[in-house]
Amino acid sequence: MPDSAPSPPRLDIRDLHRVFGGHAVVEAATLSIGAGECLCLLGPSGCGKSTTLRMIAGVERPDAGEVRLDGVRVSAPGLHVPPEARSVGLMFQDFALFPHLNVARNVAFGLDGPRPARHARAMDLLERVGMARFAAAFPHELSGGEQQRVALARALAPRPRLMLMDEPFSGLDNRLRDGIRDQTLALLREEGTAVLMVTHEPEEAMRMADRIVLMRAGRIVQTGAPHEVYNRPVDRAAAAFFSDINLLQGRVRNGAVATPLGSFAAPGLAEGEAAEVVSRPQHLEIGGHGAARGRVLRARFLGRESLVEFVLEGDGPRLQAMVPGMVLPAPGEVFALGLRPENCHVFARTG
Ligand SMILES: Nc1ncnc2c1ncn2[C@@H]1O[C@H](COP(=O)(O)OP(=O)(O)OP(=O)(O)O)[C@@H](O)[C@H]1O
Repeated sequence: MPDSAPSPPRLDIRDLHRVFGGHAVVEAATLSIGAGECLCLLGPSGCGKSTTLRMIAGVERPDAGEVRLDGVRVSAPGLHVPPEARSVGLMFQDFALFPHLNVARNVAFGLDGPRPARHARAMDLLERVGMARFAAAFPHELSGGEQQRVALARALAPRPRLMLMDEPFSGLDNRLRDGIRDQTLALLREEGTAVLMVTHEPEEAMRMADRIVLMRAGRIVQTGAPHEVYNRPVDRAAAAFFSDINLLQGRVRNGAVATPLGSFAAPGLAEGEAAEVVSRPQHLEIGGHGAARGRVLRARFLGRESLVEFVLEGDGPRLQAMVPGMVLPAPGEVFALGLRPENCHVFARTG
């Protein structure tokens, strides 16, 4: 192979299918991850994320499709490389350290080679997760966050090509979680490990992922960098998965949908088609030269921000605005409301 030939992706899955009890829980899943890249599989509970991960790990057999690691097939019709031969690290919420082994031995457990080398690798990783001083401790003597850091060191010790993580931080409290997430990501990058992480929390995916793969009802509906998936949702449900949304409805006339907040271009929609204009609460503009007037129904102070609920005058739809925390209008106050076209997404009406 010439030197310039691009190396294959670390992980490449093509058209993976899995059926349980006659019901397809994963359909045509296709994605790839490069070395050092972190990809988050994001979607609501039951959409097939864990099943996808388990097929990649090799603990679940696909009904159809292929899994390749560094270009080598590990799963295909008639081929099943067992999980332990895939060089894949696993981290789950219930990561279960071995209770009868101390921290250093837990981390060294899966390593081959002479004992001093195994111990050195274990200590190096414990150092890097800030847990070296606990090397002789037993798991029950550690807090949840400390155990999670040991679990990370253990998963990374054999230098897996790919790390598969299923909601690995959901057992930790919020403040601890942010720090451990960042530390985990930094360490995975240092090691050049590709990461596939399953989560149902958009904020976690945005924080961790280089790319997000959004799944719904067994299918991948959108893949892209966090800002792309957030700012250019493929449909209303994809938009609504990341935040509350405001919805304005109308029909397409001359290529646009007229709403109380202005007219919005509807490319790709047919003349006369029922359409909906989707936007996020932080993009509803209050005051100024807004096109419509809204009466405050209620306002809730949330700390950094406040959420203000309006009803458009003339018995129009209800709309939400997310505004800086200090702004807290009183119920009954009336404001001009505006919405910029660049902050809106126009789709054919659903449901
Ligand atoms: N071994 C199994 N036998 C039968 N059905 C299963 C099995 N494993 C998963 N399922 C079903 O497949 C669907 C997808 O499950 P999966 O665990 O992949 O979803 P998920 O997106 O990871 O959800 P969660 O976030 O709740 O873990 C669910 O309806 C689940 O009940």
